[in-house]
Amino acid sequence: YCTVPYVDHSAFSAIALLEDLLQLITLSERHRERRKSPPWRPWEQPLFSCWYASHASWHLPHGEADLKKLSEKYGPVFTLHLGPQKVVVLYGYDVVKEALVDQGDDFSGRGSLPLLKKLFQGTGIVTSNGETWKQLRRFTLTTLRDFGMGKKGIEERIQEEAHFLVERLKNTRERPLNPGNYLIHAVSNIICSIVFGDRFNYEDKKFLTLIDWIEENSQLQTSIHTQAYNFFPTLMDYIPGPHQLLIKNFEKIDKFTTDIVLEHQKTLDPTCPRDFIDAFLNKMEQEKGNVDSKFTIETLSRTTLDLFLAGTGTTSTTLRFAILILHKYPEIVEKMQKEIDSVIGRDRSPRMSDRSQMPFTDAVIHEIQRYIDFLPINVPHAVIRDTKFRDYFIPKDTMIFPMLSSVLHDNKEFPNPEKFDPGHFLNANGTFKKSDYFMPFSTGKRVCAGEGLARMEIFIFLTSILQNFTLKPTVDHKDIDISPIITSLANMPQHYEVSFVPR
Ligand code: HEM
Repeated sequence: YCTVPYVDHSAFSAIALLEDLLQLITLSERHRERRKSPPWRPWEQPLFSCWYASHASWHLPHGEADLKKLSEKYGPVFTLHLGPQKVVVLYGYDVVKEALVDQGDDFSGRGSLPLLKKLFQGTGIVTSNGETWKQLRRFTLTTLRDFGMGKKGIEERIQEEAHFLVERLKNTRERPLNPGNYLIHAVSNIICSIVFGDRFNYEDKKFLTLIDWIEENSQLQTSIHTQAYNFFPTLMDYIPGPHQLLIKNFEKIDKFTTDIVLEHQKTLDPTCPRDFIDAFLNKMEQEKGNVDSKFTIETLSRTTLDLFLAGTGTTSTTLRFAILILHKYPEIVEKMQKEIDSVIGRDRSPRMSDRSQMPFTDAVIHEIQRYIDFLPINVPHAVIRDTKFRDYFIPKDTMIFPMLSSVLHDNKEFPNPEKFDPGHFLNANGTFKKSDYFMPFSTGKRVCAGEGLARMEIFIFLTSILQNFTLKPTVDHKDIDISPIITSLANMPQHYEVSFVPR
């Protein structure tokens, strides 16, 4: 085993490896069978394809491992086996709300998929549990709010970045391009300003390399190797492949943020905190004598990394999807532009207070987030104690998938849910229709800590783009495929190119 790169010897366990091998044999058998059925596509063997589903331990026949079908058969609460681990799936608005809101405390734990565990190590805000999570979450929410209302408000920072983005798109001179990197650079700079104290220039080599790693990782997460990691972590640690590159890239991103933390430590002026990192360093100092304090350099580095990653990939992918969807529907873009022209005009930057007067644009943005269903299984949760839920007993630490997908695609709340239709969020008289089922940021105690920021970014970036450009496709509108590419955790947009034609 020593010859295989990236081997972590301490993680080696003969039993775990044997288990992995047995699982692999089962998986390959199942894949062989699936290949016989015609509509098989490589990315359609996500997480679920090799799961044994059980409700009172029943094993399901092959080909039925589709969660919607399983919920129809077994009801809204059922158990799956993810490798040796049991997962309770919550399917539908009622059970998701009951668990995350009504029994919010019981379900507030973070479940850990092997890949998430390997990468995030459970020490930052996203993957931690217990007292560490409570302290980090409280501090993060307060500090994000403080910096949002600081001397340069977040809204103003986003407007400024949107201006840079528009200038950059103008310079493309209508050349067809994949806007992915442009959007990541702009979005990432917002969270960089909050966490690191400054934005990066779009030509900055260090920044470009960093974004390349993030971008490469978002591609690598679609690979079957990466998905297999969640089933056979021990085995996959020994096998070369794209997942190893993903792990290596992640370590480089981690080093990048840790170096910035160390630099801040050297240059800190406690009387004048520049950003999130400085505020955290001050908090560490305040809590020095407190043995229960969870504010350490390690939790700081990891929380910084979490905010940077959570704040970059999610929002930029949503915007990339938005441009993909909008350039398929020119009539929708036209209607949005009419609203933009009448409420904002062409000469000033969009701001959040415009949104309430722009019901159609607001509905389109909601529909984009509903339709793309970015994190279909949510980020896994766990129960923090033995829990009674409806008629079921769920033992402490059981992993929970509160399926956001089942809420966002509920066919009573959103008739014809697989269709992109802004009418899902419009009343008959054209006013905006609110829905409790709009849950792309989840709900309850672990609801996305960056929801407000993300919504502000999506609105301002998107309206700024449409205020300045019309989107010209490179293929016929009807050939533009807006269906998501499914990966283990996130739905990703298809590759596309588009021209930004100045208005
Ligand atoms: C469109 C953009 C975004 C979407 C769809 C999204 C969605 C989510 C979801 C579904 C969760 C898991 C909630 C749960 O466990 O129940 C989450 C957690 C989180 N998000 Fe976001 N997010 C977005 C943008 C952001 C941004 C911009 C930030 C930056 C501050 C951010 C920071 C976080 C953090 C720190 C958590 C972990 C919260 C915790 O575990 O307590 N997110 N997000």
